[in-house]
Amino acid sequence: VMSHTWGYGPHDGPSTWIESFPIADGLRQSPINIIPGQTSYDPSLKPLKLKYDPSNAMDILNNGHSFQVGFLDEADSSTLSGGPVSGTYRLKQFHFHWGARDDRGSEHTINGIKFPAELHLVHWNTKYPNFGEAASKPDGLAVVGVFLKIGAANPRLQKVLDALNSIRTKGKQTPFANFDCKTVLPASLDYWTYDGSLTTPPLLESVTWIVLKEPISVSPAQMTKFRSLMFSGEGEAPCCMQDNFRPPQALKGRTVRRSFK
Ligand SMILES: CCCCCOc1ccc(S(N)(=O)=O)cc1
Ligand SMILES: [Zn+2]
Repeated sequence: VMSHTWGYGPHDGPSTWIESFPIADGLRQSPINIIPGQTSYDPSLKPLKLKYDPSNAMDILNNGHSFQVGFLDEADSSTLSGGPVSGTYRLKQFHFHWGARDDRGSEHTINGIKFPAELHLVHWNTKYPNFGEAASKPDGLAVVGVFLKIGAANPRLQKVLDALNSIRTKGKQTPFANFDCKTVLPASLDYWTYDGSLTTPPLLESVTWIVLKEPISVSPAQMTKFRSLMFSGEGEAPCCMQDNFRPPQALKGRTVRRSFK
Protein backbone atom coordinates (compact mmCIF):
# COMPACT_ATOMS: atom_id res chain seq x y z
CA VAL A 1 0.00 0.00 0.00
CA MET A 2 1.24 3.56 -0.70
CA SER A 3 3.17 5.24 2.12
CA HIS A 4 0.57 6.35 4.67
CA THR A 5 0.83 10.14 4.77
CA TRP A 6 -1.01 12.03 7.46
CA GLY A 7 -3.83 14.51 6.95
CA TYR A 8 -6.98 15.88 8.54
CA GLY A 9 -9.59 13.48 7.15
CA PRO A 10 -11.50 10.65 8.89
CA HIS A 11 -8.86 8.05 7.92
CA ASP A 12 -5.62 10.02 8.34
CA GLY A 13 -6.55 12.78 10.78
CA PRO A 14 -5.31 13.75 14.28
CA SER A 15 -6.81 10.70 16.02
CA THR A 16 -4.73 8.39 13.76
CA TRP A 17 -1.39 10.22 14.03
CA ILE A 18 -0.32 8.22 17.13
CA GLU A 19 0.02 5.12 14.91
CA SER A 20 3.05 6.62 13.14
CA PHE A 21 4.01 9.26 15.73
CA PRO A 22 3.72 7.75 19.23
CA ILE A 23 4.79 11.08 20.78
CA ALA A 24 1.22 12.17 19.97
CA ASP A 25 0.30 11.37 23.59
CA GLY A 26 3.54 12.77 25.06
CA LEU A 27 3.90 15.08 28.06
CA ARG A 28 4.15 18.39 26.17
CA GLN A 29 1.79 18.19 23.19
CA SER A 30 0.13 21.13 21.42
CA PRO A 31 -2.24 22.82 20.96
CA ILE A 32 -3.98 23.29 24.32
CA ASN A 33 -7.11 24.94 25.65
CA ILE A 34 -6.03 28.11 27.48
CA ILE A 35 -8.13 28.86 30.58
CA PRO A 36 -7.14 32.46 31.41
CA GLY A 37 -8.33 32.15 35.03
CA GLN A 38 -5.92 29.25 35.54
CA THR A 39 -2.81 30.93 34.05
CA SER A 40 -0.21 32.57 36.25
CA TYR A 41 1.07 36.10 35.74
CA ASP A 42 4.89 36.01 35.66
CA PRO A 43 6.35 39.51 36.28
CA SER A 44 9.79 38.18 35.28
CA LEU A 45 8.61 37.57 31.70
CA LYS A 46 10.20 40.09 29.33
CA PRO A 47 8.44 41.93 26.52
CA LEU A 48 8.48 40.07 23.23
CA LYS A 49 11.07 41.52 20.84
CA LEU A 50 10.21 40.88 17.18
CA LYS A 51 12.36 42.26 14.37
CA TYR A 52 11.26 41.39 10.82
CA ASP A 53 13.01 42.41 7.59
CA PRO A 54 10.50 42.42 4.68
CA SER A 55 13.27 41.59 2.20
CA ASN A 56 13.68 38.16 3.85
CA ALA A 57 10.33 36.97 2.44
CA MET A 58 11.07 34.46 -0.33
CA ASP A 59 8.16 32.26 -1.45
CA ILE A 60 4.67 30.93 -0.73
CA LEU A 61 3.96 27.19 -0.88
CA ASN A 62 0.93 24.88 -0.70
CA ASN A 63 2.42 21.92 1.21
CA GLY A 64 -0.79 19.86 1.16
CA HIS A 65 -1.54 20.61 4.83
CA SER A 66 -1.56 24.43 4.86
CA PHE A 67 0.17 27.16 2.93
CA GLN A 68 3.32 28.78 4.20
CA VAL A 69 5.39 31.86 3.45
CA GLY A 70 9.09 31.03 3.66
CA PHE A 71 11.85 33.37 4.77
CA LEU A 72 15.59 33.58 4.14
CA ASP A 73 17.10 32.62 7.48
CA GLU A 74 20.84 32.88 6.74
CA ALA A 75 21.31 35.87 9.08
CA ASP A 76 19.79 37.45 12.21
CA SER A 77 17.67 39.89 10.19
CA SER A 78 14.21 38.52 11.08
CA THR A 79 14.31 37.42 14.71
CA LEU A 80 12.41 36.80 17.94
CA SER A 81 14.11 37.43 21.27
CA GLY A 82 13.06 38.43 24.78
CA GLY A 83 9.67 37.17 25.91
CA PRO A 84 9.99 33.75 27.58
CA VAL A 85 13.05 32.72 25.55
CA SER A 86 16.77 33.26 26.02
CA GLY A 87 18.92 33.82 22.96
CA THR A 88 17.87 34.62 19.42
CA TYR A 89 15.41 32.74 17.24
CA ARG A 90 15.22 33.24 13.45
CA LEU A 91 11.96 33.40 11.50
CA LYS A 92 11.67 30.40 9.15
CA GLN A 93 8.06 30.54 7.93
CA PHE A 94 4.53 31.48 8.80
CA HIS A 95 1.35 29.55 8.02
CA PHE A 96 -2.26 29.28 9.11
CA HIS A 97 -4.84 26.77 10.32
CA TRP A 98 -8.53 27.34 9.60
CA GLY A 99 -12.01 25.79 9.58
CA ALA A 100 -14.67 24.84 7.06
CA ARG A 101 -16.92 27.35 8.87
CA ASP A 102 -16.30 30.45 10.98
CA ASP A 103 -17.10 28.62 14.25
CA ARG A 104 -13.90 26.55 14.18
CA GLY A 105 -10.38 26.58 12.75
CA SER A 106 -7.96 27.63 15.47
CA GLU A 107 -5.70 25.09 17.21
CA HIS A 108 -5.40 26.80 20.58
CA THR A 109 -8.73 27.64 22.20
CA ILE A 110 -9.60 30.07 24.99
CA ASN A 111 -12.09 28.77 27.58
CA GLY A 112 -13.04 26.22 24.93
CA ILE A 113 -13.76 28.91 22.34
CA LYS A 114 -12.46 28.17 18.83
CA PHE A 115 -11.52 31.05 16.52
CA PRO A 116 -12.02 30.80 12.74
CA ALA A 117 -8.27 30.68 12.11
CA GLU A 118 -4.84 30.87 13.75
CA LEU A 119 -1.56 32.26 12.39
CA HIS A 120 1.74 30.60 13.37
CA LEU A 121 5.10 32.40 12.99
CA VAL A 122 7.78 29.72 13.29
CA HIS A 123 11.26 30.61 14.61
CA TRP A 124 14.32 28.44 15.38
CA ASN A 125 17.02 28.87 18.04
CA THR A 126 20.30 30.08 16.53
CA LYS A 127 22.29 28.05 19.08
CA TYR A 128 21.56 25.19 16.61
CA PRO A 129 22.86 25.14 12.99
CA ASN A 130 19.48 25.12 11.24
CA PHE A 131 15.72 24.63 11.61
CA GLY A 132 15.83 20.84 11.14
CA GLU A 133 18.38 20.41 13.92
CA ALA A 134 16.56 22.86 16.20
CA ALA A 135 13.23 21.07 15.66
CA SER A 136 14.53 18.07 17.64
CA LYS A 137 15.67 20.07 20.72
CA PRO A 138 13.51 20.96 23.73
CA ASP A 139 14.42 24.67 23.35
CA GLY A 140 14.77 24.54 19.58
CA LEU A 141 11.68 26.39 18.32
CA ALA A 142 9.50 29.34 19.28
CA VAL A 143 6.14 29.77 17.58
CA VAL A 144 4.05 32.91 17.91
CA GLY A 145 0.35 32.13 17.62
CA VAL A 146 -2.14 34.82 16.63
CA PHE A 147 -5.90 34.26 16.64
CA LEU A 148 -8.01 35.53 13.75
CA LYS A 149 -11.57 36.64 14.56
CA ILE A 150 -14.37 37.53 12.15
CA GLY A 151 -14.72 41.27 11.60
CA ALA A 152 -13.72 43.86 9.06
CA ALA A 153 -11.61 42.74 6.13
CA ASN A 154 -7.95 42.85 7.10
CA PRO A 155 -5.98 44.76 4.44
CA ARG A 156 -2.70 43.47 5.91
CA LEU A 157 -3.66 39.90 4.87
CA GLN A 158 -4.71 40.79 1.33
CA LYS A 159 -1.26 40.37 -0.27
CA VAL A 160 -1.05 36.83 1.16
CA LEU A 161 -4.62 35.98 0.12
CA ASP A 162 -4.09 37.30 -3.41
CA ALA A 163 -1.09 34.98 -3.80
CA LEU A 164 -3.25 31.91 -3.04
CA ASN A 165 -4.56 31.93 -6.62
CA SER A 166 -1.09 30.78 -7.72
CA ILE A 167 -0.76 27.88 -5.26
CA ARG A 168 -4.21 26.28 -5.29
CA THR A 169 -3.00 22.67 -5.32
CA LYS A 170 -0.53 20.62 -3.24
CA GLY A 171 3.10 21.18 -4.19
CA LYS A 172 2.61 24.51 -5.93
CA GLN A 173 5.07 27.25 -4.95
CA THR A 174 5.57 30.79 -6.22
CA PRO A 175 7.84 33.72 -5.33
CA PHE A 176 6.59 35.96 -2.54
CA ALA A 177 8.79 38.99 -1.92
CA ASN A 178 8.82 42.00 0.33
CA PHE A 179 6.37 41.16 3.09
CA ASP A 180 6.56 42.76 6.56
CA CYS A 181 5.24 40.35 9.18
CA LYS A 182 4.98 43.16 11.72
CA THR A 183 1.99 44.48 9.77
CA VAL A 184 -0.12 41.37 10.49
CA LEU A 185 0.49 41.46 14.25
CA PRO A 186 -2.06 42.99 16.65
CA ALA A 187 -1.33 46.22 18.53
CA SER A 188 -0.63 44.43 21.81
CA LEU A 189 2.07 41.78 22.19
CA ASP A 190 0.64 40.56 25.53
CA TYR A 191 0.94 36.76 25.49
CA TRP A 192 0.43 33.41 27.18
CA THR A 193 3.37 31.00 27.05
CA TYR A 194 3.89 27.27 27.70
CA ASP A 195 6.16 24.41 26.67
CA GLY A 196 4.66 22.43 23.78
CA SER A 197 5.13 20.74 20.45
CA LEU A 198 4.62 20.95 16.73
CA THR A 199 0.86 20.61 16.12
CA THR A 200 1.41 18.45 13.03
CA PRO A 201 3.52 15.34 12.54
CA PRO A 202 6.29 14.75 13.55
CA LEU A 203 4.73 16.43 16.68
CA LEU A 204 8.22 17.09 18.07
CA GLU A 205 8.26 18.48 21.63
CA SER A 206 10.54 21.39 20.81
CA VAL A 207 8.28 24.45 20.82
CA THR A 208 8.08 27.33 23.25
CA TRP A 209 4.57 28.55 22.46
CA ILE A 210 3.85 32.28 22.63
CA VAL A 211 0.12 32.84 22.05
CA LEU A 212 -0.92 36.48 21.69
CA LYS A 213 -3.95 37.57 23.68
CA GLU A 214 -5.21 40.08 21.09
CA PRO A 215 -6.65 38.62 17.87
CA ILE A 216 -6.42 40.19 14.42
CA SER A 217 -9.49 40.56 12.20
CA VAL A 218 -10.47 38.66 9.07
CA SER A 219 -13.67 39.00 7.03
CA PRO A 220 -15.95 36.13 5.98
CA ALA A 221 -14.95 36.77 2.34
CA GLN A 222 -11.28 36.51 3.28
CA MET A 223 -11.98 33.24 5.11
CA THR A 224 -13.57 31.96 1.88
CA LYS A 225 -10.25 32.64 0.13
CA PHE A 226 -8.41 30.38 2.62
CA ARG A 227 -10.94 27.63 1.88
CA SER A 228 -10.38 27.93 -1.88
CA LEU A 229 -7.05 26.11 -1.49
CA MET A 230 -6.84 22.36 -2.08
CA PHE A 231 -5.31 19.59 0.04
CA SER A 232 -5.16 17.68 -3.27
CA GLY A 233 -2.63 17.98 -6.07
CA GLU A 234 -3.33 19.11 -9.63
CA GLY A 235 -5.18 16.37 -11.51
CA GLU A 236 -6.30 14.65 -8.28
CA ALA A 237 -9.91 14.62 -7.07
CA PRO A 238 -10.34 18.15 -5.65
CA CYS A 239 -10.45 18.27 -1.85
CA CYS A 240 -10.85 21.72 -0.23
CA MET A 241 -8.20 22.69 2.31
CA GLN A 242 -10.19 23.37 5.50
CA ASP A 243 -10.42 22.09 9.10
CA ASN A 244 -6.60 21.70 9.03
CA PHE A 245 -6.36 22.04 12.82
CA ARG A 246 -5.40 19.63 15.61
CA PRO A 247 -7.76 19.76 18.60
CA PRO A 248 -6.47 20.74 22.08
CA GLN A 249 -4.30 18.17 23.88
CA ALA A 250 -3.98 17.32 27.59
CA LEU A 251 -2.05 19.80 29.72
CA LYS A 252 -0.46 16.95 31.76
CA GLY A 253 0.54 19.21 34.63
CA ARG A 254 2.00 22.05 32.58
CA THR A 255 1.73 25.64 33.75
CA VAL A 256 0.59 28.37 31.36
CA ARG A 257 2.17 31.72 32.21
CA ARG A 258 1.02 35.15 31.08
CA SER A 259 3.00 38.32 30.43
CA PHE A 260 0.20 40.67 31.45
CA LYS A 261 -1.70 41.46 34.69
C1 LIG B 1 11.65 18.51 11.35
C2 LIG B 1 10.67 18.90 10.26
C3 LIG B 1 9.43 19.61 10.81
C4 LIG B 1 8.49 19.98 9.65
C5 LIG B 1 7.16 20.50 10.17
O1 LIG B 1 7.40 21.82 10.72
C6 LIG B 1 6.38 22.39 11.48
C7 LIG B 1 5.24 21.67 11.80
C8 LIG B 1 4.25 22.30 12.60
C9 LIG B 1 4.43 23.61 13.03
S1 LIG B 1 3.21 24.37 14.04
N1 LIG B 1 1.77 24.12 13.43
O2 LIG B 1 3.29 23.70 15.33
O3 LIG B 1 3.51 25.79 14.06
C10 LIG B 1 5.59 24.31 12.70
C11 LIG B 1 6.57 23.70 11.92
ZN1 LIG C 1 0.79 25.68 12.78
